Amino acid sequence: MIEARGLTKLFHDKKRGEIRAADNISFTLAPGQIYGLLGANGAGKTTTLRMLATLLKPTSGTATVAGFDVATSPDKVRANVGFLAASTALYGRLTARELIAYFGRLNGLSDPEIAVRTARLSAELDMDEFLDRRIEKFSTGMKQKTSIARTLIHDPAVMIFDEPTLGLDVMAARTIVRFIRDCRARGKTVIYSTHVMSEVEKLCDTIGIVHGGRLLDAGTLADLRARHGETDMEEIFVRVVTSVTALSSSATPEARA
Ligand SMILES: Nc1ncnc2c1ncn2[C@@H]1O[C@H](COP(=O)(O)OP(=O)(O)OP(=O)(O)O)[C@@H](O)[C@H]1O
Repeated sequence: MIEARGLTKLFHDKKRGEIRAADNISFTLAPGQIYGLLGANGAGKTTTLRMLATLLKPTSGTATVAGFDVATSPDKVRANVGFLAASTALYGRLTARELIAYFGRLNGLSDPEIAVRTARLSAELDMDEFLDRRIEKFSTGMKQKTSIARTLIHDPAVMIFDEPTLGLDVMAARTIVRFIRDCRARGKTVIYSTHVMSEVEKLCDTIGIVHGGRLLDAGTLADLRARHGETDMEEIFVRVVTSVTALSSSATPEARA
């Protein structure tokens, strides 16, 4: 359902020079599975997700999402994907229901379809209480739920979420985690980024540890625990990341070049 092969993205920055934001990322994700990209700030998570969602063109490498190539069939990919960006602008003057309906129409849904889907998403995301209120007065959690609902109004097979619980309180984060779990139960393919260790432990079928644009290690929680002889995800993460950092800083300049 998602297959990434050698996905690479280089940026050219005046001050920093060439930046390898994503470096040869490969993985396969089946339907009904949740993949968590775990990484610190600047690790390359957003860049990878944006390439999968067709918002960025890979410098090299390929990916297919829902059976379509991101480079040659971006429209088909977009029709089958819901992408939740880390910060989504919402129109404050609309109510949540109006905003969701607006995106439903953009996706070619009829008004009855929009009504059915909105009712379902609202129930699943605990939005009933504020569905008909204006977004401008919403809390961060209410805004995030609205963003998720508008992202998924067309019921896509693949969901790509960039830090969906960032900045949310425990209750709102729990609702979203439960929602993502329900999506998996309905056979959706979910890939999402986070730096919250406990969340990947609870939620993900596969965890990918990203650092410096590279996918350093990936596997089930059980795989990672066995491989690193450690049960705590935070410890595993730190070990994986520091072993690479130590390697690169101990290498001679020639070896690094
Ligand atoms: N448009 C761009 N131009 C130049 N550099 C960029 C651009 N977008 C991202 N980068 C750089 O690429 C690297 C990876 O960034 P990315 O946003 O993918 O990381 P991230 O893991 O999502 O981090 P965060 O958790 O902070 O969102 C960083 O060094 C970032 O500064």
